[in-house]
Amino acid sequence: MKNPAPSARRSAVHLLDQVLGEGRLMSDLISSGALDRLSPADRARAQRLANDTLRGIDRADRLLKRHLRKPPPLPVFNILRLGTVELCMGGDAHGVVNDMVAIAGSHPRYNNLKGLINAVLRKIAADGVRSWNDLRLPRLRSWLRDPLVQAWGAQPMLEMEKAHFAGAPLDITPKANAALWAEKLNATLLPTGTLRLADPGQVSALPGFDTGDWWVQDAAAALPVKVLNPQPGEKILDVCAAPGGKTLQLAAAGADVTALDISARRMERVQENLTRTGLSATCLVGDALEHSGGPYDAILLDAPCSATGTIRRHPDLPFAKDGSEFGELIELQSAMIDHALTLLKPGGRLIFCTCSLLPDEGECQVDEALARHEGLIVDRDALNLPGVDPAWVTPEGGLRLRPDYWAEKGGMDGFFIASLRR
Ligand SMILES: C[S@@+](CC[C@H](N)C(=O)[O-])C[C@H]1O[C@@H](n2cnc3c(N)ncnc32)[C@H](O)[C@@H]1O
Repeated sequence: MKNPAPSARRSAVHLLDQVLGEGRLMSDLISSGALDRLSPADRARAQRLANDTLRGIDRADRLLKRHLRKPPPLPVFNILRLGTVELCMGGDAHGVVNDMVAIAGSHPRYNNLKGLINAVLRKIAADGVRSWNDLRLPRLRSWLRDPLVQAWGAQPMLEMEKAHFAGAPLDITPKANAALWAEKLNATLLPTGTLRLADPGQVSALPGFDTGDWWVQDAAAALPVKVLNPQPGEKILDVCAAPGGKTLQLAAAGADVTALDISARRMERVQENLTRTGLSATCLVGDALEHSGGPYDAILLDAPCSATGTIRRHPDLPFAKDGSEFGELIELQSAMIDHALTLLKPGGRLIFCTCSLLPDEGECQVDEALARHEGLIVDRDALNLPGVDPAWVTPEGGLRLRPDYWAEKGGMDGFFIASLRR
């Protein structure tokens, strides 16, 4: 059979099949070309549909259960889930149901289930939509929820789940002139200097993208470089640099930046971003544990981690992962801290950060590094920044950020940041 033409909905279902069926991460699927046959606008729509479905899957499954005697095969279930979420978020019933039936109809193994899809989605359109908002707030899977409840408590967990379900606005770091770009983009200027757009549309079509006047970066992700406080001419190593949001901040401050990452493919993204923004850094591909350059005035270690702080933006993560690789990541983070400390000038500063909600990848790493390295200190003053709430500073002297912080402003990614000096 000839392959059916790609569409945003069809591609979104295909993304769901691979995330939920094969444990693939959406970012990996997209960077290996999953949406390349779509126009930029459809690419953005497919991604949005898949993300909305993953955020609402808990509710969709509860609604669908009322109309299904047993769970259908995964590709059919995903068609129903996407259709349900679209209907319940205000999608046009006629268009959604017809498209979902057509997607099943072109599936070689499941085209005999077109009637089921038609009947179930019509019932959802008729009476499911009203109950959507009364359904329980979607919860994280227990492999991740349990340790987070243990770390932060049951009520904060619910607040974080509320933030995950709400998704994330578009945050932008301007190269300079934040107030001017806030006006041009009709954005809110957040207290920490990030610009926030609630409903941006296609990012590459916004003013200032082509001219490289700003880059996309969550408000929390912009803080590690502010904590580092780069000075013009300082020799700074950005040790896990790709895709480069923090490299751009360091370079924009006039520092002499070396950006290093183990992935050649991801390092290409750093180079592309530098070119687009007209900034410069020395780009190296290599293992952070083997780097022997320096000594450096400062090092930014944005270590590989569970990325559990980014679930607002990446709702696929709890479905694609199961936590089994976290132990290895935690060991790698400690080894990276130890090696980075050998590359610093005396009195130099090491900013350790992870986009994780797990204390093992944040607070505990700092405690353990202090125990391993005599003379190492935590610089609390570095956290004294505009817009940073002193209540976010931890007993260890790090900065703990969570998705439920700034809830009224649209939240922020989960992060842990600490400034270490020796
Ligand atoms: C959290 S991401 C960095 C995000 C980046 N700092 C930014 O702001 O755009 C972690 C990065 O660490 C890189 N990485 C993983 N293991 C590494 C290693 N042993 N040496 C250097 N980089 C590594 C990954 O390729 C990934 O790009």
